[in-house]
Amino acid sequence: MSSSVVTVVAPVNIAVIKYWGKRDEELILPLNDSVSATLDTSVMCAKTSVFASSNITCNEIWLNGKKESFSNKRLINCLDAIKSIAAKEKSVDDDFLSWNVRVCSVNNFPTAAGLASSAAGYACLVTALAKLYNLKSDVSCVARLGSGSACRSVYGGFVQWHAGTDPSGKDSVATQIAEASHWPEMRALILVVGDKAKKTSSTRGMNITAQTSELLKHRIQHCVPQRTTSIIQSIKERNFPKFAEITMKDSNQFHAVCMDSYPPFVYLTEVSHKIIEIIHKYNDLCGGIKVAYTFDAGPNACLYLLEEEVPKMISIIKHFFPSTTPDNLVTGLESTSELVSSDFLEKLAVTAETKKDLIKNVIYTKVGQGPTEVTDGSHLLDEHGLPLNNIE
Ligand SMILES: Nc1ncnc2c1ncn2[C@@H]1O[C@H](COP(=O)(O)OP(=O)(O)OP(=O)(O)O)[C@@H](O)[C@H]1O
Ligand SMILES: C[C@@](O)(CCOP(=O)(O)OP(=O)(O)O)CC(=O)O
Repeated sequence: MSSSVVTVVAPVNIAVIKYWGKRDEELILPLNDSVSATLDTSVMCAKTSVFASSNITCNEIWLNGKKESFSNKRLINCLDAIKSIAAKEKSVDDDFLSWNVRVCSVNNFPTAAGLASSAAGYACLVTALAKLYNLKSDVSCVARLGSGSACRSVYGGFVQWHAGTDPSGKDSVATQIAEASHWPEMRALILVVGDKAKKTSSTRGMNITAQTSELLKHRIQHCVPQRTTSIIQSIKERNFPKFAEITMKDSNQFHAVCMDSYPPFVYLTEVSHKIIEIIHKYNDLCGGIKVAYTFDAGPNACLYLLEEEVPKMISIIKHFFPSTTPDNLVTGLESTSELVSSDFLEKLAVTAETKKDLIKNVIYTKVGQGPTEVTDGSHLLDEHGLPLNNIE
């Protein structure tokens, strides 16, 4: 006896108020609220197929074309939590609950490189399993068990993850602030500076920070609560300068708490710092905030900006970070004309890099929907639950 294959695509999300530090490592409960925008799955996504059968002898997973061990505790916690909700809701019969599962997932962007692959990956897995087991409940708290930031990828648009206070984690859930269509001009440019796995994982980094940083205590008590309220208001009012200023300040403070940790660790590189310098000078020359940067646990920048600024920003990036293949630098955008005058570029007073390809790729995207089920039959597992397409 077998189920049919269920396939889901899920988005990444990039936080504007950062989650950094846990109050419970096992249940993945954060020390502070966080806020993010969910990005369009037509550009960056995880895709996951799941299948259950009485004929499978143990749970199996293939990730990005390779078989991986299912002994990963976070993976097991997610599957167990889904099964326990299914048992409570009586959404499937006991036989079905006793079957093992096969999972096959791919990300269409680098994994474990600070591009929120775990957020998209676990939101995708949990949504696919919730459909397989016919669940009705909110699953953001299950996605959270895979990776904290994954709970925000369960919703589209602008999302808040409430830290909650209950030790069980029942109030540590994500809710939508506004749908993607609420602010249709909002865009994101992801500047890929490095696509290699990072030295200090988010999980380890936030553990060191939570144990040692004095600045983190100040951040949690005196900065994040006010910033969260203000940024939610800026989203509701579509007030870009306010949204952008809070976003940049919060990114800077997150990287400051990494430096305030003992031992300290850094995610930003010289290229990241140069991007920061360019954005500040650009905003100054424009006479108002037009672009915001934010950096997660890696050197890659996510720029939030309104659609009208995109061609100018891309010209600027191409000017200061020369590429050996400038026509192929940007993914997701047809073409851009050089809209920035040489006079303007000179006034920015930034030295252009001579070394090429310091920015490897620019991903152009926008705010998008939450996870969706794939209905065109493009599954990653066949009808027996075996991986399709040359998977080892
Ligand atoms: N599609 C997926 N399905 C299931 N698990 C995934 C998937 N993609 C990534 N993961 C899990 O997430 C891990 C990577 O998480 P990690 O937090 O190190 O990187 P990241 O999410 O890319 O970066 P960051 O969270 O700092 O933005 C992988 O090793 C894997 O265990
Ligand atoms: C810097 C961040 O991207 C940290 C993300 O951390 P993770 O969600 O990857 O950490 P774990 O809960 O330990 O899996 C900020 C954010 O997304 O809010």
